[in-house]
Amino acid sequence: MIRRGRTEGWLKQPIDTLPTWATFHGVAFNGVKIGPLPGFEERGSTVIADTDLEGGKVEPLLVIPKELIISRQNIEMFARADRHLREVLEALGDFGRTTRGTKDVGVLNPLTEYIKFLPDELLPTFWSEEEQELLSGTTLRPAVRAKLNSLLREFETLRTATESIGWCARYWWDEDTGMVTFEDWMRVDAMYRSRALEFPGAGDCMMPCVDMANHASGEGTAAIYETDSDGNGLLLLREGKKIAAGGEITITYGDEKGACENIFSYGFLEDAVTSAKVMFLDLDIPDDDPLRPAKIFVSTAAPGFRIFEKKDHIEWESDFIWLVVINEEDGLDFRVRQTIDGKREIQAFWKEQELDTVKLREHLQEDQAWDIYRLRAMVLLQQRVETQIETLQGTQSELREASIREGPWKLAVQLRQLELEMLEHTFNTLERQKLSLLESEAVQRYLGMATNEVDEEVDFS
Ligand SMILES: C[S@@+](CC[C@H](N)C(=O)[O-])C[C@H]1O[C@@H](n2cnc3c(N)ncnc32)[C@H](O)[C@@H]1O
Repeated sequence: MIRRGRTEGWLKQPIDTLPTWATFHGVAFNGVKIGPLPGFEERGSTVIADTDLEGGKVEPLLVIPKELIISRQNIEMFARADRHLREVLEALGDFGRTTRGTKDVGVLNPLTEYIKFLPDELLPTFWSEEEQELLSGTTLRPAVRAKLNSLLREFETLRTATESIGWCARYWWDEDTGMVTFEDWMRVDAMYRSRALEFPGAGDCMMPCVDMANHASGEGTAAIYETDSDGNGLLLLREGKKIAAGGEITITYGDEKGACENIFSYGFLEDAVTSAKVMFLDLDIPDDDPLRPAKIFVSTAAPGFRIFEKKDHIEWESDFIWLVVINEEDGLDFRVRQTIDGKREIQAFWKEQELDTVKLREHLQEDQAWDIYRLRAMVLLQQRVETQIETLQGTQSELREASIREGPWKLAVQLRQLELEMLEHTFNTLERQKLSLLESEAVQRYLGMATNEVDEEVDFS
């Protein structure tokens, strides 16, 4: 439907007509305009200073009436006056009670007009199979796959929940008269993902006009966004920040976000980016671990680990890995028990005490073998990092095929390089930490005991 609307023109408006929409709906512009920045047109529209501005000496640059903000609260309010929206929300149950779940429900209000100004972002969910292949070995590849799967599931939820509502069946799902397709769901997801901002007190929101601001990190960020005491949205120039007429008013989409997340959610990397910053790598429990099925059953943590930069060094964190590195000899046990309603459940025990796996790290930290568990974790992480390096190196394409667009190609090349550098850095960091742990008394004692008893090299994995 969206593609058709764009092609036929009924779901498209040129950005230079945005001021008319904005004035009509009470948006205040103070010293700024919206449009493409000369020389940077490929970044779409942005907020531009119309006159010389200095933070602290100017009014809020944009004031957005609270009724125009797409927040969970406002959607519930719209639904009170809109039977169709209410029917859909009720049919969707919990899913309809999120900002995300209700974003594409069409009701005639100012926002159905605003959507016409939004560009179609080339996020990786829209890259071709061949373009997505370029991401092999990067952390973005599984993220995009998982996203496409969850979008499919969401779309099915939306369809099954609403196909018995007469007007939905007719206008959305009917083979002849229905217009909604999975591609539409992908497109609204991309709009939401690339434009939603988190507002203190209001949660994730889409805020018309403020969402036209492009991103710049660090000192480059020109403005901040917030809500006033009445709930209206504000774009404010940072205190002391000077922007000359014609200059860009940027905000930050989150300086802490890594390269993978930036491409995933916004489809670009800042020119000055020099590091992948944050990476999440999956981790499996080895097949030869006899407790593997029980561990998978009880674990509530994401199966992997995060590596991230902190100042000039690399750190890692994982709630999952601790369950992977301990076994029965250490004191881990599982028992099956029956619940009140007759169901069977597996309960984990650590040294005879019931174990809440979320707290496992705390228990291990108090254990005299803590250094040994840490060493095992590091060995495992290092192996996983090494495999990732090999996959990245083994899947590098040298030449851009004609069918691959320049944007995805450039981003994939950049991401591969940044992630490779970060992985190599991580590998070396883990090597140093491993060597220093080997010196620890607990490890020395364990190694001594192990070599005496079994007279063979200890396998920490
Ligand atoms: C919240 S929207 C900003 C407004 C958008 N440019 C438009 O035309 O509607 C976010 C999108 O703007 C673009 N963008 C924002 N900051 C950028 C930057 N520093 N470099 C390149 N593209 C940027 C990306 O396409 C991103 O997905």
